[in-house]
Amino acid sequence: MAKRLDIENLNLYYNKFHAVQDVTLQVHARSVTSFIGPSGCGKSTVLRSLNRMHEVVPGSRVEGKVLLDGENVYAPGVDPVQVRRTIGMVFQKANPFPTMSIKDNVVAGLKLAGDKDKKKLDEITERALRGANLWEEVKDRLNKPGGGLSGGQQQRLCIARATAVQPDVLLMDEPCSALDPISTLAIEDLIAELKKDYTIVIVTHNMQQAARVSDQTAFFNLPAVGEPGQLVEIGETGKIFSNPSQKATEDYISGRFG
Ligand SMILES: Nc1ncnc2c1ncn2[C@@H]1O[C@H](COP(=O)(O)OP(=O)(O)OP(=O)(O)O)[C@@H](O)[C@H]1O
Repeated sequence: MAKRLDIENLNLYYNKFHAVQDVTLQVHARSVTSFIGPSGCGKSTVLRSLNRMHEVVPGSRVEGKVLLDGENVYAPGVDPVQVRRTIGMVFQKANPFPTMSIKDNVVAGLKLAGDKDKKKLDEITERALRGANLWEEVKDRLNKPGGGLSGGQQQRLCIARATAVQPDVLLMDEPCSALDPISTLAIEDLIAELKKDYTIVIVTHNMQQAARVSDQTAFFNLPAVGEPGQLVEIGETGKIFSNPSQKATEDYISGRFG
């Protein structure tokens, strides 16, 4: 269940390109942390490094530590597949398996891990879909393809798929950017409910969204073109938006750049 993350001196590279420099921050258990900042400052790169997705890019490199309740996910011998199961991810564009049924989408991760118990899979399907506020809308068509749902429903299906394996942390990379305002609000409401059980980190371009959903906000910036992105400051969301410590944060949230 929900665990804390301690990110220590994280440096991230794509081949020789130093994308993110020396990030140290804490993500509290059962809370929502937003990453905000201008395009290219490394928000998604940091997010993907938290569950070892950064290293799937050929030539990429990670220095530093990501501690999940004190255990470094980059320690020798740690299985990245297990890390990704423990730290789940929801992407910008809903990506259900389009021809697979709604139910099979939800339990895809469990089936992949060899789970075959139909009763258990049915129970998990219902629990995950209820948890994603989707059950009532799909309970009569669980065997229909996931690709037949609306964009907002597909994103909630992806959240159900991510939670079905009971991760400790949920990473969300701009989960609402492809959605209409009503679907966006549905996801935001869902995030507020999910944080009772999960530790959530969300990348968002929408500052109102960061202000609405998150407990703490981290502002990243690029000191200059070609230089690595840096964490400028992290703090309680109300403070970051009303009284940030750094001028760059104030300039960004007041719309002076970015
Ligand atoms: N697969 C990749 N290969 C090489 N460079 C990459 C790759 N992905 C990202 N980058 C570079 O790393 C830097 C950080 O990118 P990243 O996508 O993390 O930024 P971001 O803050 O999430 O941006 P945005 O808000 O536009 O999504 C950018 O300079 C980007 O061009």
